[in-house]
Amino acid sequence: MLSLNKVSKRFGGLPALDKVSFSVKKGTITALIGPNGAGKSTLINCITGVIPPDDGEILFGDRQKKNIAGLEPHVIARQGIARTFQNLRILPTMSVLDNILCGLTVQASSSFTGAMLRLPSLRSRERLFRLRALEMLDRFGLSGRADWPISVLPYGDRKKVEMARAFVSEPDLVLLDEPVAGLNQEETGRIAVLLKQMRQAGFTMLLVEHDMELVMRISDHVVVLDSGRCIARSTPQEVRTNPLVLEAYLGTTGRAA
Ligand SMILES: Nc1ncnc2c1ncn2[C@@H]1O[C@H](COP(=O)(O)OP(=O)(O)OP(=O)(O)O)[C@@H](O)[C@H]1O
Repeated sequence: MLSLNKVSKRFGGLPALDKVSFSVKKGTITALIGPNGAGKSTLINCITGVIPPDDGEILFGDRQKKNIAGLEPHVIARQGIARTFQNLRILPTMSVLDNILCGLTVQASSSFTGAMLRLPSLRSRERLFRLRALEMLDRFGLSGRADWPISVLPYGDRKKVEMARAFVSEPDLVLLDEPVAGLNQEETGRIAVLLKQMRQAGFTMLLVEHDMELVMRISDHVVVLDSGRCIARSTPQEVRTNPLVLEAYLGTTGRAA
């Protein structure tokens, strides 16, 4: 679904990403981990078009892959990549349902919404958009709160609204930026179950996360960045015992143990 080929980015001459290559397979959860400053946010920003990479290819697509490196964020979003943000970007004065409906209009040319937009009448389009948004709220356990303004929701529910908004247009790839940051163990457990359900439903996800328990619990593959370099791409089990990864996180392998 997504293949990065030697993606590089420098800031003021210093490499933030140094020839990063890895792939994300359709229908899987890939976690992108690494210590602070490793380059995770820079990489997500390159994939979503917030900043252009200096070099390398970002190939995206199901059957036919296209190099999206350097395209504008709205163009990349329309190719079928949705994202959530570390600092929530939902609209606090609007209702839960209206926030989800935003996800359908922003991603207007993903395959699902593209089909919807071809419907002949505006009313049938609106009805189906609403139905789709309510279905997604139901999946996220928020259907009873559809009309609530965001401002009265607890933080955990706000995170879920942002996730539901990313998934509602059925994008080909969802990038989740620290989905459980700030949540307690119980809320984190609920998000883990939800994300596994979304994978079961066929979604492909790339997850940036510091919570190792969540990463180990739900990921199919783990990609590890350290100082802008990709030092491991493997299963959660293998990454856990990889000496290079232990060294990146703990200092030096033997001495840190
Ligand atoms: N806009 C920028 N200008 C200059 N340097 C930057 C910029 N953005 C990131 N960097 C530098 O690039 C490197 C990678 O930063 P990045 O934020 O991508 O790491 P990260 O893995 O997301 O870290 P964290 O886990 O703390 O969010 C760091 O050295 C950072 O200081």
